[in-house]
Amino acid sequence: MKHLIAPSVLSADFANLQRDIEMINSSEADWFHVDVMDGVFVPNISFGFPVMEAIKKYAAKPLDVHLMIVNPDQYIERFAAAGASIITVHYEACTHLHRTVQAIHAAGCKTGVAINPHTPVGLLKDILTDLDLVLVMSVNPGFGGQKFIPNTINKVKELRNMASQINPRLVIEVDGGVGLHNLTELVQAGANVLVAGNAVFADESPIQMISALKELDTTTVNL
Ligand SMILES: O=C(CO)[C@H](O)[C@H](O)COP(=O)(O)O
Repeated sequence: MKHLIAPSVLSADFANLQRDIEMINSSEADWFHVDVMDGVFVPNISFGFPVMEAIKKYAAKPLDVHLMIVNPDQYIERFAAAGASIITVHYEACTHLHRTVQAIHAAGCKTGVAINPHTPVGLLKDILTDLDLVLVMSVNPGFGGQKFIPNTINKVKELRNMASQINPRLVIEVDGGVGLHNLTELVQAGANVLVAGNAVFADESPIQMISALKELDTTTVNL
């Protein structure tokens, strides 16, 4: 499977949100990555339902919703109704993760679990068959434009290995500090979806940057 690119709306120009959404619609990007932050689970507040509904109104591609919030169970049905295709909750924010994942599934969305940089991949072993996607955070969640944590590569390899035994169709997404400099290594390690915020929106030509990220040759050459 060719890797997918999910530009992070967090880095868009909120005063020109419709323009930026239409830019992504017209690009080679695959999904919209929608970061919801509550100021409790992470030290930042992004946006909630009204903005999410506004994104949905113009977005012509799936909404990949990343909930960086405590008590996500309370809001799953509302995020599904607001147009989420994929709902990802944090391992660290869920006391009864299996129940939360079942609720996402029951709401008609693909199920995702995110792990922070300090959380070992092995903790997901017993939930892996219930998941469509694991999001490996490659920065500490809360802000765009941070530096990629290199140990993420080892975590993606370990997760891909574990998934090959338990859930070979698992989608692995990497989020934080992703760009042209590390995308190939991440895909070769086993990642399928790459979130890119700053790399896309801080570029002078976001559409061309998305094409460049999409078209990178990630095949391994065996000499
Ligand atoms: O989840 C996030 C922050 O918590 C963002 O999606 C992530 O940081 C992407 O932004 P960038 O590519 O600029 O690092």
